[in-house]
Amino acid sequence: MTTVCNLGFPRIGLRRELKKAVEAYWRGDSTAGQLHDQARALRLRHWQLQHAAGADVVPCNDFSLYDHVLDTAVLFDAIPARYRPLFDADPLRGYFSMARGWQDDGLDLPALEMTKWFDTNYHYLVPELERGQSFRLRGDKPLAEFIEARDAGARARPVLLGPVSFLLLSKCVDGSQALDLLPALLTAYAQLLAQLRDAGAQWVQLDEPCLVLDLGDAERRAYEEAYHTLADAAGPKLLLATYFGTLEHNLPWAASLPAQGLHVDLVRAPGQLDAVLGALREDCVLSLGLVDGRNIWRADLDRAVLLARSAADRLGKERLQVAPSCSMLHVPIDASLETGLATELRGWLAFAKEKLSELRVVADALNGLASANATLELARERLQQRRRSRRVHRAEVAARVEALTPDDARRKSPYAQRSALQQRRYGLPAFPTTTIGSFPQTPEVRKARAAFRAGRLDESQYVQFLEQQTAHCVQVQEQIGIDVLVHGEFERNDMVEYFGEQLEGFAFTRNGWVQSYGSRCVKPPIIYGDVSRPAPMTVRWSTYAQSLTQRPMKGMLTGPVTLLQWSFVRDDQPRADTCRQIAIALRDEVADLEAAGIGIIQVDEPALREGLPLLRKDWDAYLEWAVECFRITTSPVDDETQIHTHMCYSEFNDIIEAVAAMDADVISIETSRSRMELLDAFAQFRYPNAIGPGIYDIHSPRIPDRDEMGDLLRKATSVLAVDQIWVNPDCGLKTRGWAETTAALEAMVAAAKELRLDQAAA
Ligand SMILES: Nc1nc2c(c(=O)[nH]1)N[C@@H](CNc1ccc(C(=O)N[C@@H](CCC(=O)N[C@@H](CCC(=O)N[C@@H](CCC(=O)O)C(=O)O)C(=O)O)C(=O)O)cc1)CN2
Ligand code: MET
Ligand SMILES: [Zn+2]
Repeated sequence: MTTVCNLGFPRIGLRRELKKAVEAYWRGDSTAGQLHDQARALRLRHWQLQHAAGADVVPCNDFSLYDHVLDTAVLFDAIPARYRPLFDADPLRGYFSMARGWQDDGLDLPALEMTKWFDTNYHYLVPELERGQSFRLRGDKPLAEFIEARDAGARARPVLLGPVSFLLLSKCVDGSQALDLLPALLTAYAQLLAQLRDAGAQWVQLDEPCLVLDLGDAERRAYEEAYHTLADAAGPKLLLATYFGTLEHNLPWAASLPAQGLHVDLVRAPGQLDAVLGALREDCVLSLGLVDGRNIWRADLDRAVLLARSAADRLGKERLQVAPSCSMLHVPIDASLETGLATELRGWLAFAKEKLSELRVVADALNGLASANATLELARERLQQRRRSRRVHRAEVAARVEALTPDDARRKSPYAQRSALQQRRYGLPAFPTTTIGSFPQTPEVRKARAAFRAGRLDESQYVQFLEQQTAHCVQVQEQIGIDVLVHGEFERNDMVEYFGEQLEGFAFTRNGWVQSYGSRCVKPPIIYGDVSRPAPMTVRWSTYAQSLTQRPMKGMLTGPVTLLQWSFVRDDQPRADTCRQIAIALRDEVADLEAAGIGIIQVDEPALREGLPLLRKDWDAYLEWAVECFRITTSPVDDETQIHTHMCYSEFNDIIEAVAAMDADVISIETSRSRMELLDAFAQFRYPNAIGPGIYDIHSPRIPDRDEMGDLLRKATSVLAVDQIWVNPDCGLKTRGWAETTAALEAMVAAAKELRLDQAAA
């Protein structure tokens, strides 16, 4: 019998129950005991839901109060010394302080660095390791959650981040090599596996997504050492889970690692199946990732059954499991509740619950159950309907893409000429200050929007409320003395969803929440068809804000690559084609902003780096169209119009040429948590245009002071030319409160002024 085994379930909850529980605890409105009770209730509900939807085996320990990589670090006691006193006083406080920083009781601890989980919009905390690091088991989270599931009658398989991926995703603060720590770490893993076995776990899923990356000899040796050691540990059977790409380039060795099971992603990389079957160890179980754990479209079930049958022919049904391509952390829970969507469109969607039902059908078909046929037939019809739908294809959009010329992706003059004209127009001081766009999205703002949506506030009341917020924001910025202002983005629920709501070809959901980091969630819009812009989207708010001040008001758009990357994208045409359509829609918006007198326009591309393919050989092709799309959006303007862009969490070293090719007049980047490390790339490459290295970490409630930010700026002057440098936070301020925001921005402006004085004196 082939079984349906899930790899991971969204933990935030259908209505973001976990977010609300965690935030209530942070605010002091609930106790640790209450938080743990709420978390337990959510886990139970999710196990029941998964079994009811058709899963034979459900994952456990896929749950986390903040992040599963942080959980792994804490589990193996990889806790940097600075947090230890907090852990000793209260483990939960210690845990959250690693995630969010801690400022109290005379302590002032920055949080761990946060970065993108592979090419997803999920962020994990980067464990900090050091030479000679010791590991030991701390707490019993995986064991406790397994016992909890077992006692609740769930058939659960514990999930752990595998030891090699854990080390490769960590950073060594002293320049030592993380993989040197493998033997010590394996001892702790082996101990944990023994405990799980004693508790009755038959299988453990070890996630090793790094196995799909370009790997060198050292990594390969680490994998071999790790899995030989763990195989000898006499623990439960090991399912080695790979996902987000193909194993082909790491074959045959990757498929012959001594585990009793291997999971492969056949959505991203269906072509690997033959090679994997050829390299698989005898008796090794194969888990087939057949439905997309990263996107929301119903699967082509005929194709899935065909793939599964071809594997069954070689291995036999007993040696097969069917699964999503990866953990379903990246998709929402229940599409059937999205009654606000057109019925036809809703019929095309599968969220986590529906994906498990799809897998049930595939397994049933494979196991010869006749009942599967009717469901397969229904799936076939829906797919055909989607392929032919008039909702999807629009000739006028295709015609505009066709008509693009190379000139459409080029500014009129080179940067040097433009920047002189822009400087003449605006006369900004050295170290000009600005912010990244959003200001605090307070509960008041969110409540007003919720009231508007529910009809309790009419449009004119809502608009009036937003105008007040915007006016207040402009006034605060003037008082603080910021040079280039923003309107604050109060009208936006999210930088992607807001545009998705206004563009044709996009749909948006009511409860399609996906965890982004910690308690923060997003509702990615769904791009189902050809994209166009029926009307201006931001001009009203930018011109209103500009009318309130003499200082320049920066227009604010989300860029084409980011809209693409942070949406659920249609899977029936290349991503590049969809991206060009979005770029054209935004280009019209840029032209309208300029025509309305907005002379500085920021086009955010925080997701440009994250969209980079995982294998180097695919980078150039991606970067070419991604950069081209940014340029299509930003190139209709005159030389005097200053184009800004913004990126956060990006490793720039390897893509700096592409970043330069975007040719934005000013780029702001996230640098504060990494203490300006990122600037090295810009310095080495002699990046020509202006740069605002973030000097205020906005992901933490901690308030940096003037000297700290001044130091970071001085560090920047040691690698960049003074007239290149802008002064700004790491990212938008939407997650912060007003008090911290004003205090930090005042200190930021003070730091800039101090540097101006230093400069004048030098
Ligand atoms: N799409 C996307 N990806 C991204 C980012 C981003 O900004 N957007 N930034 C980075 C990650 N950073 C992030 C930072 C903040 C949030 C964030 O604050 N998310 C909000 C939701 C934003 C939103 O959609 N808000 C809606 C709904 C707000 C809400 O909760 N409303 C209440 C009602 C109001 C109330 O009573 O408080 C409800 O529905 O229950 C709105 O403002 O309208 C949250 O977790 O809460 C997300 C990601 C990288 N990836
Ligand atoms: C994740 S990048 C955010 C950019 C956006 N303009 C903001 O300030 O929120
Ligand atoms: Zn940002």
